[in-house]
Amino acid sequence: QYGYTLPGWRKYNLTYRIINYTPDMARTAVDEAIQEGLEVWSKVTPLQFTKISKGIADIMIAFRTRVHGRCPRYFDGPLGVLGHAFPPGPGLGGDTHFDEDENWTKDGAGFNLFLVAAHEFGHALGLSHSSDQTALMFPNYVSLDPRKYPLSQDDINGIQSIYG
Ligand SMILES: O=C1CC=C(NS(=O)(=O)c2ccc(-c3ccccc3)cc2)CC1=O
Ligand SMILES: [Ca+2]
Ligand SMILES: [Zn+2]
Repeated sequence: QYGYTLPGWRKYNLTYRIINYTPDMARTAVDEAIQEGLEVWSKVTPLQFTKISKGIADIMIAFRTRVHGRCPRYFDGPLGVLGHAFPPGPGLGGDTHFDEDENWTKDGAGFNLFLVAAHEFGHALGLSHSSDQTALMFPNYVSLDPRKYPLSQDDINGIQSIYG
């Protein structure tokens, strides 16, 4: 290594922790949506995700509103921005926040947590936005059928260029 920084994580086994839960959904439904959102990416890379329930995880997940904690990005109330995630790195790197002012669901109503989570985790793994409108990393929320395979070839090319 010549000290250059890879755009992604330097390890394949990442930990995640769900700090708090949205009241919009059952806890088990939140756990499932998050786990599936991560599986979308681990299915096409050597990445493994391990859920921990205390301490500091690589990917700290929380539902927050407006100005929150020491996070440099803020939420904007209902609609607008739905979530944000920080690119790989120490501390805030990889952390993913969802805007609690949205109506989070596991089906087609409100905003589908699994879909938004899969998109945000793309950022947490080092991906930026895609111009391919069928891509999960497309900048605008499209309520894809969450059970269809949400990754487009563009997403797969992107993630495999980092962790392939
Ligand atoms: O870095 C940013 C800045 C703004 C964002 N806008 S968003 O939170 O409203 C958002 C937009 C699209 C998606 C999405 C796109 C494709 C499929 C599923 C979700 C998720 C969140 C999302 C984001 O990750
Ligand atoms: Ca919002
Ligand atoms: Zn935040």
